[in-house]
Amino acid sequence: MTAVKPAAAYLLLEDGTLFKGIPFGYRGSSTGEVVFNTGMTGYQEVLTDPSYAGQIVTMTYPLIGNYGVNSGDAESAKPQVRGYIVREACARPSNYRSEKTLDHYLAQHRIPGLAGIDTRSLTRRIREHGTLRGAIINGANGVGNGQALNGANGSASLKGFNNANGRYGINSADAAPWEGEALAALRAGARTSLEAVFAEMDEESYTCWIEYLTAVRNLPVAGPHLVNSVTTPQAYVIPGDGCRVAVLDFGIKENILRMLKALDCHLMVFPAHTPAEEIRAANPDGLFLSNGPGDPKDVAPAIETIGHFLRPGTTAQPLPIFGICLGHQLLALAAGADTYKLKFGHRGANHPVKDLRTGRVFITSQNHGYAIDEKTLPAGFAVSHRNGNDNTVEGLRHERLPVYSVQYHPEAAPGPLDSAFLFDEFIANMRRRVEKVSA
Ligand SMILES: NC(=O)CC[C@H](N)C(=O)O
Repeated sequence: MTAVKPAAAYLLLEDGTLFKGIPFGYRGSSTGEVVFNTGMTGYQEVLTDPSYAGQIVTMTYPLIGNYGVNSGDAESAKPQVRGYIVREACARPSNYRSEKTLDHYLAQHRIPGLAGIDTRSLTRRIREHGTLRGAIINGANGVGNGQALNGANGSASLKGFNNANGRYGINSADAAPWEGEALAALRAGARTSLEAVFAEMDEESYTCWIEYLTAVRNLPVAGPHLVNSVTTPQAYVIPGDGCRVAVLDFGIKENILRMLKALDCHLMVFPAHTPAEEIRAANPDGLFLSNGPGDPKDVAPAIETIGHFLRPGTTAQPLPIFGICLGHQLLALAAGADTYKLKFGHRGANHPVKDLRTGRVFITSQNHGYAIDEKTLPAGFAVSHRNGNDNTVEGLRHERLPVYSVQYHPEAAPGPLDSAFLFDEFIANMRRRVEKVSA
């Protein structure tokens, strides 16, 4: 009897680092910006948060999947990540709510998973070098089946992936010509620089890996396609008896809608690129700006729309505005401020944030890679919150208008609900406006 060789999958980073691990979920290949999340739980909410579109997420907590996957904890209709990396993917979940394993769930939604790699080492690399582009490359069948390593929009093209069909080492279930000494070193250390592997391989394999690396390095990690891929294609209404909220959907998490709904709001949800006139025609009492993926500067039409509601004199009574995460960044851009990319971002469920008015510190849920450059904030706007770890801007407030936003996630999911009262303040602002308008 011949021994069955366990399938292998790889994570290749743009700096040439290669990790070898065990595939789970969908046995395919994909590319994305590799980011880490430090949450101990909440993997299902992380996977389904549309803000992660275009990204391969690695979890620093070593055991993921232990309470399974259920239909109640999703933050959108499907997992949104491009790939998922864990130290150990639990194969036998134990929880009364569990309906399936993480492996099954990711396979069902064609999201490649990679387990068995040293996620601490990967996270340290991201912290040292900043966020890195990467590819999950599936050894067993990802390449051989003609699956491209392309991004969602086919941006990084790679001919080797499509036509190799078993010719190159990692396409085949059999050992590659170079998968001898070089990979023995990889197996032992679980991680190596690609250069060490290059030294051992034949011409064809070398060419193939150079192609992978080139594709990874050329991968665009932002662009308007990200928000376009997760915003609602059409406006819709979630009826309620309370305040009429125009929600600009850049990839909204379900829990924001659930929380506004629980406060009786009548929710009018609009696609990301809805012009101001259309929103105004719906006669809202307030404007909510959602979270979402990518670089806020790529959502130009929304910046224009939000700016319209910020300019004085455009409405009898200024419209209360509340923004979360991407919504917070878009509000700042609309006000004339600038944003920049953080080295490796904030993603997790225990980020300390200080409210500068009270000095009180809240533990917050976060998921962002960009931040507001406070030097560029125009007159009228003040920084309301700061991150306890790196002092970056975590909240903005207008000095006169009922307009505020936070970089973190008061809706949690996953994470603590310490800041849920920010929704109540939005409701109070809208009620005050309704009274003034009807007076
Ligand atoms: N959660 C979000 O809305 C993220 C906002 C933005 N995409 C960022 O990474 O900074």
